[in-house]
Amino acid sequence: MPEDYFDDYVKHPEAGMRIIHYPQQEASAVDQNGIGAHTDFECFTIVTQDGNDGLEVLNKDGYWVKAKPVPDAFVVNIADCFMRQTNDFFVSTVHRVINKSGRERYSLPFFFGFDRSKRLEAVPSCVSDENPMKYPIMTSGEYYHYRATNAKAGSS
Ligand SMILES: O=C(O)CCC(=O)C(=O)O
Ligand SMILES: [Fe+2]
Repeated sequence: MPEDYFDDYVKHPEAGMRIIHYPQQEASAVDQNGIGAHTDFECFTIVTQDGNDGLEVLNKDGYWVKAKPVPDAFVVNIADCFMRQTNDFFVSTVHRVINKSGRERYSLPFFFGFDRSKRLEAVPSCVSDENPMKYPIMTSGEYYHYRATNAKAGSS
């Protein structure tokens, strides 16, 4: 696959950042409002977190694993548009946030996605007879609309 394959997809990319404050929690982990299990919508998300853990990712065995803060490092999550584009070669990271740190927590997720006018269509090298195309072709904007109108609580 040519290394400039995705250049056209990111001429006018979607990019957004949130600053999230998780107050110190008195409530138990089950009663508190964090962020419920979800996958992010765009291509990938780069998360900066302070020193207080809370972010957890679901591993392939179905266990929640802490994404412990590492000084000067980012967490990178694969998100849904990239999963569709690679026909599940890369799978979105299911994640959630529960602030059990006993302190307030800040995080800054940066969401990076394709131009909304571009068609989400699996790259040819990710499709074969054994691994046929899994997702209907639609533009990133159509998919965004679909997700926004079918939003489940906690989806990003
Ligand atoms: O706070 C975090 O570490 C992650 C936030 C998150 O998953 C999101 O905003 O989609
Ligand atoms: Fe997220």
